[in-house]
Amino acid sequence: MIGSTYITPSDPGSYRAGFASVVGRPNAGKSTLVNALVGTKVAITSGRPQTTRHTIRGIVHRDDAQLVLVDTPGLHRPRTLLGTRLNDLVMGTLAEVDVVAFCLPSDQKVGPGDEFIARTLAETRTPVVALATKAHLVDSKRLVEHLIEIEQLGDWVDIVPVSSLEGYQVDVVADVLVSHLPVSPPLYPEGELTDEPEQIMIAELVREAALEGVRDELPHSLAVVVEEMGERPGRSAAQGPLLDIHVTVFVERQSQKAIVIGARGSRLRDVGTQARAGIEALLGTKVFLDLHVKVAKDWQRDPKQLRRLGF
Ligand SMILES: Nc1nc2c(ncn2[C@@H]2O[C@H](COP(=O)(O)OP(=O)(O)OP(=O)(O)O)[C@@H](O)[C@H]2O)c(=O)[nH]1
Repeated sequence: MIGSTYITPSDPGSYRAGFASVVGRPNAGKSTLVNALVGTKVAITSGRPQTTRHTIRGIVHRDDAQLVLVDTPGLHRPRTLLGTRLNDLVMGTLAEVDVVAFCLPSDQKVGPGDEFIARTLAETRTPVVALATKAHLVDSKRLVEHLIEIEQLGDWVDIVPVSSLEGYQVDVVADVLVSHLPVSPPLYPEGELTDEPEQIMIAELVREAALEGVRDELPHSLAVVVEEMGERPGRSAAQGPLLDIHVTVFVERQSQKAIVIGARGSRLRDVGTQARAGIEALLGTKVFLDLHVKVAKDWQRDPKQLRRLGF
């Protein structure tokens, strides 16, 4: 965990703390928003749908509030078994949070996917703030149209246009979300960015590196498991500690294994180098990363494999 000091609220009577869940169809800009709010990279983002498979929390620390963000996988109509599990995860999350942020990308018309989510949200009592995300990608005429479409889609406590990448109105989104949190002392120590187990963060870093440049070939069929992790014994003080991490990258087909490994292992080496740099930055220690690629046929449809992969 990063940091360990609880802040003393300047005015304990008005300090707010609680949970917000970020939902929206795949590619709606959820992870990018979470990263912008937290100010550091905690969830993986990509131009391909459904890369966020785990519920990742980022924590926004302010003088007057603490906002714990739950980044959810793309909520969508279940197609595979994995989809069903993801939707259960989303519904469980929605019932537990204080406020929901519903992302609707401005560069796309409100469609059946958004309507499906809006119907789901209507079943919860949790207040929902609708966000017109990626506002900078469209002109003001289209943005107004989009805001009207959003207004007509459901019953929102607020509607806010935002551009997470361009830094437009990110603070307004934080203010609005905080206004729906209960008065409460801080829930987490200051400086703690995420309460995800380190292993999940490590798996995400490897997954992100493995997808780099080949997302089109491997959009959905990659899962990463940290098999074992431990400090290497017998290191001298001058050498400093070294963390051994053994990771398996699961793909669905032999052809995908070849893509991940590359010619004579060249791609896998690059994946290892990139992921290791991220992990060392995350943990602040030297890392030896041992990567293996295995084929787990059709893991997305197999309940036993899904459990093993942590779903
Ligand atoms: N220009 C611009 N692009 C954005 C903005 N927000 C998101 N994007 C881009 O939109 C794409 C999808 O964003 P993500 O944050 O990965 O979307 P997501 O909703 O988390 O996607 P899933 O994990 O697939 O559900 C990425 O290529 C982002 O860079 C924004 O505010 N401005």
